[in-house]
Amino acid sequence: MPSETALSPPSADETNAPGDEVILRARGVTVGFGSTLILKDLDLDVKAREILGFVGGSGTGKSVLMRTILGLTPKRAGTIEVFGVDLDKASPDERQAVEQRWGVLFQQGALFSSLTVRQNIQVPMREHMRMSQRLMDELALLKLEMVGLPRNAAEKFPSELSGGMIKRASLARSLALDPDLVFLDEPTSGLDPIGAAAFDDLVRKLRDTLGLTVYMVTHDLDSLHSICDRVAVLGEKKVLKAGTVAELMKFDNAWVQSYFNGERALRRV
Ligand SMILES: Nc1ncnc2c1ncn2[C@@H]1O[C@H](COP(=O)(O)OP(=O)(O)OP(=O)(O)O)[C@@H](O)[C@H]1O
Repeated sequence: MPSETALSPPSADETNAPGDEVILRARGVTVGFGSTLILKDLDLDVKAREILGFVGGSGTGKSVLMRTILGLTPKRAGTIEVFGVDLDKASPDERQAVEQRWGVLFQQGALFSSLTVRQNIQVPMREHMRMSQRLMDELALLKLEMVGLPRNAAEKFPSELSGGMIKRASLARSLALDPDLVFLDEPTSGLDPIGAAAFDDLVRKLRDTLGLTVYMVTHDLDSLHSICDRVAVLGEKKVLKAGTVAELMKFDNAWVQSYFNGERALRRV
């Protein structure tokens, strides 16, 4: 199990507590493929420094929404504002400035298999910054330390890492440009419960220490209960409800009820 020396002990810094400022605002977002609509008139707010869990049945469009926000999937209608910038109206420079302030951990990690961990972490640095190799090497080691990976992981290839280490290396890459907002697509899937809990702990520490805002697509009930400030539920092509887990547990919707109060949820207790 990798150590997490750099960020401990966790400090719940008041200044990094979730605020009310909305840093991602989606309104009326509609996305479809051919004749099939996946998202219709979807609204969502993500608040500064919160850990927002994003849940929904399989195939409801969680990844599609994340890809749409990132500009990788086109939408048919609606607006998406990030850091106050309407991404459809942004100039290329404005868009680039927004992209430098977010980091992404895709499902399965999506590291380049032909690059070492160090080189993977440096991909966003090369894309967006002009830095000397020496500085990039120092920064890559710093990011590794932040996610609790040993220095010797830097020269390893993804195929030489465990599942948990791949997630951490991917997280390190998503932190390469010191983002304010990170998107995590099912970060704990495939990890055993102890590895998943350690990863959750790390995400919370990063939020507390760096003041990150975290948008996390997840199926992991433990993550929702242990680290998410709010949870948004996707269903019927839109966000059905966003609120605390306690609020959702009282929300009168069949899927939400079976998810939060069903047999699997009760097994947690
Ligand atoms: N490029 C695409 N072309 C056509 N259909 C697509 C495309 N991308 C996604 N879809 C469809 O959109 C729907 C939503 O997919 P998405 O991957 O967002 O689901 P999800 O909620 O993330 O599911 P899971 O929890 O299983 O990962 C699915 O029916 C999928 O087949």
